[in-house]
Amino acid sequence: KEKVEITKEQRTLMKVIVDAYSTHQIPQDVAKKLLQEQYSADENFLLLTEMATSQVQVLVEFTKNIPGFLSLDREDQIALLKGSAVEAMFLRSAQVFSRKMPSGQTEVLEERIRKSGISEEFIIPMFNFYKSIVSLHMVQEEQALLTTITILTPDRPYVKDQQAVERIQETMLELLRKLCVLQRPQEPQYFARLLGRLTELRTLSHYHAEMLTSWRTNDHKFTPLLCEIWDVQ
Ligand SMILES: COc1ccc(-c2nc3ccccc3n2[C@H](C(=O)NC2CCCCC2)C2CCCCC2)c(OC)c1
Repeated sequence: KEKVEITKEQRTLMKVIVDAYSTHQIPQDVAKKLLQEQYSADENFLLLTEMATSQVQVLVEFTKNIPGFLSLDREDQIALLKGSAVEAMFLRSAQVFSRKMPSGQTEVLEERIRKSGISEEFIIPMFNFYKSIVSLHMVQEEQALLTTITILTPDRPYVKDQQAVERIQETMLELLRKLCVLQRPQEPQYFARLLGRLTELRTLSHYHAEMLTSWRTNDHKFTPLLCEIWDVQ
């Protein structure tokens, strides 16, 4: 039986990442807003672009706290952020969706999202992903590390020094692996299941631009930051 233990430096690394992840949350909780009232497809599109814009800003702040990230080549830092922003946004949405809510509220939220203005064909893959995240019942350490591992994906477009990114990602993967073994001794495959979600996440993110352009609204307006980060307009 493998004797797994977290080293002192791994504990420090984890604290830095979890603190940064919980500090850099979305200011205005979108779930609360959506549960308050029903919005039109136009209002929902505006809400999405506002939430996504602030989430990108939050993502940049969070990434600056990942030990080693700021010592990467500057252009590679940008390439990693640009390459992971959509996946990080869907991961965050899934985590918002999987939050414990008073009974019945999750169904209301699900209904509001289904009727939000997003075109039918994307509802199934999106909720399949959300439900697969819900079923993992991740703790916040796992959520923070999974987002960190997503950001530190070496094979994003335009990354020059992939080895440097791989080295930091491997540190995070090893920490997450140990956490999973300690957290779920009865589920030896849990770590592999977590990483499997990142594959689903990448597939969902391929639909992203189409999900936006097919939104039932007359005016698909994006902020300058979103035009930078998303492949739209
Ligand atoms: C590109 O297409 C879509 C479709 C749906 C979503 C989505 N899934 C959600 C699950 C739980 C709660 C909110 C959710 N959202 C939108 C939103 O505001 N997402 C935020 C983005 C930044 C990080 C926090 C969540 C809602 C959907 C309902 C209409 C208003 C926007 C989405 O979030 C990427 C993207």
